[in-house]
Amino acid sequence: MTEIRGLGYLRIQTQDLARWRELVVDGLGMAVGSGPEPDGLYLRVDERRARLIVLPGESDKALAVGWEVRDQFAVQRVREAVEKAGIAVEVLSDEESSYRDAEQVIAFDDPAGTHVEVFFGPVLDHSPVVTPHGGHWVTGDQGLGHVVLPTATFDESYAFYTEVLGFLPRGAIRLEGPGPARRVRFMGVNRRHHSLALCPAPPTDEPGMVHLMTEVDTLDSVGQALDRVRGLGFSISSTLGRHTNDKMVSFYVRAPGGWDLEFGTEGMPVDEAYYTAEEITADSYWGHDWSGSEPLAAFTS
Ligand SMILES: Cc1ccc(O)c(O)c1CC[C@@H]1C(=O)CC[C@]2(C)C(=O)CC[C@@H]12
Ligand SMILES: [Fe+2]
Repeated sequence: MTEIRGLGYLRIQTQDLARWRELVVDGLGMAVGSGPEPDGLYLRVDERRARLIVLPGESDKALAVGWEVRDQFAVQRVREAVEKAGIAVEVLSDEESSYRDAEQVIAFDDPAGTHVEVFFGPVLDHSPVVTPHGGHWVTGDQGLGHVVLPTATFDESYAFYTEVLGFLPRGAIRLEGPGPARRVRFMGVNRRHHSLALCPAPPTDEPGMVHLMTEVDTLDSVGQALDRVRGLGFSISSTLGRHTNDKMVSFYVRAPGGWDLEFGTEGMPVDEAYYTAEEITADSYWGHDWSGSEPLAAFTS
């Protein structure tokens, strides 16, 4: 069984912080939180001080995917497993951990070069979460949501997440195209159907992202956010639809930097006691029209 309890946080860098703010605050309706970088944008959706951290910089990139574990002993076990797999682990100082609003953080790169952080002891903010449009996020024991990461070294990445970090396979979908079958593979660590998916992609200089999904508690919140992001002039990568595996009703909106934010509701919790990994043959029961999507940066650079 895995030590990882859920997706804790995502920290990214952007050249266009103002537009990011419009997307996630004015559009999706996340609350503005606080954090150590005075120019940073810290987004709150629950009792954590920040779940999505957007920092200004000279390029657009994913700085770190933060995975949460139970306690300091679990951090230590993850460290040993990753080092045993031949990957160097950095144990962050107290100061560096505080910067990440956690008691202890370790950091390493996955086989595709994505910067991974594993932490315990997130710092809480007990003040009410006042979201600008009244949205309520589904987090708690399901974590922040899910990330889909591109990887040019698919088999190595999948083996790392499942066999070293202990993510549970939660099914797959075949991608169209000639040659040997290529699949997007989904993985879970809690009742959320997937906290992580890996997508085959060409190699890039910097680690990329395919999407971050966050979930709210009503369909009206999703529909209202869709209206707002369209009104703000953001490009809709995929129309509203319902996925066949996690049953989520969602849309995808293009963020500055060339990847998507998926925004959904009605995700179906998995009962691990009875679950078996399945291969879906359609991504959705209805909707999710990707035909208007601009190419992902991860597939073009
Ligand atoms: C198929 C599916 C189920 C649940 C999800 O949360 C979810 O994001 C997906 C889509 C996965 C995948 C993707 O993210 C990148 C674009 C992809 C490859 C497609 O064009 C179809 C499937 C998509
Ligand atoms: Fe997704």
